[in-house]
Amino acid sequence: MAGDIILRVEDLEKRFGGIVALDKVNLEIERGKVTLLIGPNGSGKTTLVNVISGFYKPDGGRVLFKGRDITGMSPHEISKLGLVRTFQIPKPFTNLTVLENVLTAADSPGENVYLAGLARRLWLGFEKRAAARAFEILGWVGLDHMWDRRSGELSGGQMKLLEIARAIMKGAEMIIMDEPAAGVNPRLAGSIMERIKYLAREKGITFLIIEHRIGLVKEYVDRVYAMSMGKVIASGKPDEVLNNPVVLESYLGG
Ligand SMILES: Nc1ncnc2c1ncn2[C@@H]1O[C@H](COP(=O)(O)OP(=O)(O)OP(=O)(O)O)[C@@H](O)[C@H]1O
Repeated sequence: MAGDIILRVEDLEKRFGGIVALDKVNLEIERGKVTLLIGPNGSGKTTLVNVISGFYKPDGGRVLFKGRDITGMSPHEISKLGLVRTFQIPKPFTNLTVLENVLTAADSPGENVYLAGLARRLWLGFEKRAAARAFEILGWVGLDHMWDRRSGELSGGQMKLLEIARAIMKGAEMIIMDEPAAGVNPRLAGSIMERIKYLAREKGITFLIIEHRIGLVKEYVDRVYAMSMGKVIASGKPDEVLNNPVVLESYLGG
C-alpha cells in the first residue's frame, strides 16, 4: 500500500481459553486516513483494538506504531506515544466549560494539581500556550463558539466532538473510536463523520473506527477492513469491501 503507514499489525494472535479471537491478523493503517473496521458480532474487532491499544497482551504477533514495536506496552505508554482510544480519557466534567475540559485532557507535568488550580492559573495566564492550543483544537472540531459553555449543555454529537478534541489535546496522532455514530441521529452522525474526515485530510490525524451503522459512515471512510471469526477476510475501498460476497456472507452466517 502506498503512503506513510502509521500502524502495522503483524500476525496478531489472541486466544481466550479455547476461543481463537484473533487468528494471525495483519493490517496496515495509513497516516491521515479514516479506516473503518467491520465484522459481525464476535468477529474479533474489540479484541483487536484492545490488543493494539495495550489493554490485552497478544499470544503472538506484533504491533508497530510509527515504526516502533509497541507490543505488550501499557495503554498509558501507548497513548503517550500518540495512539489514543477515546474511552481512555476520563469523561468530561459536566460542570466545567468546554475549554476547561479540553485543557484537563492534556498530559501536563502537574496533572493532579492541574485541575484544582485550573481556574486561577488560567486567570493568571500561566497556561496561555495550553489555552491557545485548546482553542485552536476546538476550532478544528467546530466547537470554538461553545468554549465557555458548560459541557453539560452539549448535545450528544457535540460531546463526541469534544472527546475527539480532548484526544488531540492529549497528543493523539491516531485516534481509535468505538461507534462514533452511536446514539446520535443520522444527520448528526453525518456531521461528526464529516468532521473526522476533515481532521484526517487537513490535520493529518489518523482514525480507526469501529461502527455497526455502516450505511451511515461508509461514504466518509477511506478504507475498510472486514473481520470474521478472528481473521481479516477483506480490505480495500469501502464499496469493494462492502459488496464483497465473502463479507456479505459473513454477516448472513452470523
Ligand atoms: N475477555 C474475554 N474473555 C473471553 N472471551 C472473550 C473475551 N473478549 C472477547 N472474547 C471472545 O472473543 C471473540 C471475539 O470477540 P470480540 O468482542 O472481539 O468481537 P467483536 O467483533 O468486537 O464483537 P461485537 O461486534 O459484538 O462487539 C468472541 O468469541 C468473544 O466471545
